[in-house]
Amino acid sequence: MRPGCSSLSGHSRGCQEACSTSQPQLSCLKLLHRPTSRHEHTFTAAPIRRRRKLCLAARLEADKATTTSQREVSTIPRPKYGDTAVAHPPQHKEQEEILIELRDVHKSFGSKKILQGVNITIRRGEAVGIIGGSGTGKSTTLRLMAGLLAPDKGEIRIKGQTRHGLLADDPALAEQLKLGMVFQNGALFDSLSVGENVGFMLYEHTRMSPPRVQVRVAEALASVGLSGVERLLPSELSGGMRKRVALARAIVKEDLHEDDEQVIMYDEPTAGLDPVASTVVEDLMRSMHDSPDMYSNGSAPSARSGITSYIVVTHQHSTIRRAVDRLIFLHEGSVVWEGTVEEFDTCEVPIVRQFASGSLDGPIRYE
Ligand SMILES: Nc1ncnc2c1ncn2[C@@H]1O[C@H](COP(=O)(O)OP(=O)(O)OP(=O)(O)O)[C@@H](O)[C@H]1O
Repeated sequence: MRPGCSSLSGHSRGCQEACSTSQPQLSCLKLLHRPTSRHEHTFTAAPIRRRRKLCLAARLEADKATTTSQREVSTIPRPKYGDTAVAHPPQHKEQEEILIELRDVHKSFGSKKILQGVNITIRRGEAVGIIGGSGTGKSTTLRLMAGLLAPDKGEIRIKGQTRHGLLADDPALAEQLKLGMVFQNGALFDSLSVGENVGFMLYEHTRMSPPRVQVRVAEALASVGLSGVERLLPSELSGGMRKRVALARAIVKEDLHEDDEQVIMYDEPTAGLDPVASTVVEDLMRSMHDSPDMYSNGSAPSARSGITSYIVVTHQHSTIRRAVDRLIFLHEGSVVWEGTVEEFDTCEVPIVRQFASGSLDGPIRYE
């Protein structure tokens, strides 16, 4: 965990950007969704909660010293699939259907221009895939959407309102649309148990009682088919199970209100998994989104996922087929193609054909 990124000290603007660009962590993104006042409340919670926080903080410090694994963050979204109108929204959809919009977004790292005028629209109910060659800025685009990075130029609009800077710079706007992210590698806090990993944000940044958090954690784990593993350490799980724990961490939350909406962003959620484990994760992504009641044990309505839309960066064809409806193709800093998965299979655009076939001949070049 980076200095200054501790939940006890809160997140500075610089911290968020640094965390998001190097070692994304569980605490970062979710914290962005909490108004400052709530953080302050957290720190005045009952002594038993403080003891638990201190215990977690100490263990995380030890974790920082002993692990180099990436941290993962959780958060976000809810709409319906299998509905053609939702899956392929017509051009004339009302403006209020737009949840996230990137307008002429530019982003450079030093002298390296990564994004040079990206325009993307994410609508309510969509499952969108971002594809493209390695290093074209897909993850960067995801982090810009999530508010973990700020654009150099251009505009990011959330439900029609411009977000200035990072997500944490605009807590009121952050409350309008919850954003969650699952980073690559399913990075978990190695020194914490599975239950503590999944419940981390609720323990650290809400006033929920520990027993209530445990209920939420159990529900989230049940929703990804991992009931009863709370006491295990991440090191005792397989890679696929760790990915599913990361998903559970992304979706665990406080009680939702009826009109709460969330958007979850997945960065390479099936990378490194065998085909069957990939299918499990892809179907989970889909079902958590499709189902108004997230938890498989059919618990109370307050436990529904609230996932409105999701965006997934992937190279995996299985993920494209099973978990995505619309694709966005990034190349050399901008969107060069958009279409449905069906169109992806049939269109003759050379760059799309090259990506689909894996051919060495075409516009995508590697030095
Ligand atoms: N924080 C950063 N500082 C400097 N360069 C960065 C940073 N983040 C990303 N980059 C660079 O920006 C470019 C795009 O990175 P990004 O991770 O967005 O690409 P990608 O399309 O997701 O790649 P891949 O498919 O290989 O994961 C890369 O050249 C990367 O080195």
